[in-house]
Amino acid sequence: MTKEDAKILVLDDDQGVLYTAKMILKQHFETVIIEKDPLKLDFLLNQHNYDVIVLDMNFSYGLTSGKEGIKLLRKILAKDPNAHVLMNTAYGEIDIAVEAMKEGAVDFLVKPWQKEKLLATVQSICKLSKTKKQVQELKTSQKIVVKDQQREFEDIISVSPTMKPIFEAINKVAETDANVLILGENGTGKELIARAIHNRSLRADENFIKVDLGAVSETLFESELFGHVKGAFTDAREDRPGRFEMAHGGTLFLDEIGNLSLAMQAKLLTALQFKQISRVGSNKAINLDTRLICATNMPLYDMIVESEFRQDLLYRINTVEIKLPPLRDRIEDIEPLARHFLKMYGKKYRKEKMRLNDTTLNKLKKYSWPGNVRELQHAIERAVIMANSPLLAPEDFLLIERPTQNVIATDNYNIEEMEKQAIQNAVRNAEGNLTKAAQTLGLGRSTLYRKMSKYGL
Ligand SMILES: Nc1ncnc2c1ncn2[C@@H]1O[C@H](COP(=O)(O)OP(=O)(O)OP(=O)(O)O)[C@@H](O)[C@H]1O
Repeated sequence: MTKEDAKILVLDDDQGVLYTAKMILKQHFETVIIEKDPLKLDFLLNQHNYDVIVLDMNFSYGLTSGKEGIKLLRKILAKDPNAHVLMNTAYGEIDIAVEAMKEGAVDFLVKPWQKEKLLATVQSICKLSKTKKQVQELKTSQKIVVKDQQREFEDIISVSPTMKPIFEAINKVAETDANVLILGENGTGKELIARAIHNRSLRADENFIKVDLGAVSETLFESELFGHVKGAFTDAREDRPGRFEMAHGGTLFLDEIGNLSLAMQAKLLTALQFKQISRVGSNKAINLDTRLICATNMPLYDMIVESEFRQDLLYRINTVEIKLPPLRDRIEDIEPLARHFLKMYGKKYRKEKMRLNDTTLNKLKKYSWPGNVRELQHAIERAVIMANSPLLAPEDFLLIERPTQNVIATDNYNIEEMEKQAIQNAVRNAEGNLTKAAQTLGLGRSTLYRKMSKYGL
């Protein structure tokens, strides 16, 4: 008979009760721990996350008030409000048992119990405990998925012939389960392409889960990707699925894969090789069924030569490789993209009549867009907000080519000139994202606007 993967704790001062309970329960459950001494409770709670705790009402000899049981129950629930406690009461203690239920116990048994009754009650509480855990995990996944779906915009705009092979590749690869690596500078649309592949795939009805590996620290990497069980480390207050599990049946998008340290690369490679993971703190293997799409703006092939990226990991992730050209190499896309963003932000800011004339479009086409489509998007958003007339003029666009040097001249002591240069540098470094630039400068967004218009930027 296969045993249920569950941990049961029985706390009772009657050695006979403990032995009988153990004998019955151990035939059905993987782990059954019995304890006579209530002082060991803290230690036991720190050791495991129990599915069911069977707790006696009275411990000191002769005491039948049930107060000790209630005190211990409170202690358990203070530590884990989701704990499932089954009270073990003697005949005649029903009132106390009812009080325990009010305090948060899930059920009670009256001693002496029948073997079948004990087993059936523990089994049904165990089932309840597991269902609740699953619901909790689903809620966590759902929160992340919903956050992921709340995006402004999903269409891919392009008329450039350089993008044609990319659309062909998307269509060919979408229906397969092949791992895809998307290369390209920041803001070229790598995530958009990853979503397009997922949406056209057989997994479209399942989750698309994104992980920004550039933002995941070395210490959190495993728990973020593989999940953890309660108690695996200090902050692990409950069982949590990792992103791999959340993407089960769907697609996992690992952004900024070039930012992974060699140690993290090794852990990821092991998971991909064995198509299995286990949550931190558990050695139970979980099979993976996820389609993997990775992206980076880093030169992975150069990094292999420099021993900064593992070749074997590259071969696992790049079954199909898609290279997105920078916006400056597809000038034909600038106009349709600009019009698209104009429509989008015109609607958002209730300025639907906004237009672009040829002189303005020419300025946009001549600029090199180091921040690519994202920079164009922010430039249009800013222009829509700031423009005084519905016809956007070239002056409505703050486009500063990247200078050869990026430092404030040290021989310039004019405070206003220094401020102007600091603003220019911050806006450039933030690739036109004014919220980010304002944060870097330590200014509010509206103060930044005021200063920019003062300096004619
Ligand atoms: N061809 C396109 N059509 C419409 N919008 C686009 C296009 N390409 C990119 N965008 C928009 O530009 C922004 C940046 O795109 P995305 O986040 O996909 O780029 P990325 O290459 O993943 O950036 P990063 O490397 O910084 O993560 C997004 O708002 C996206 O919707």
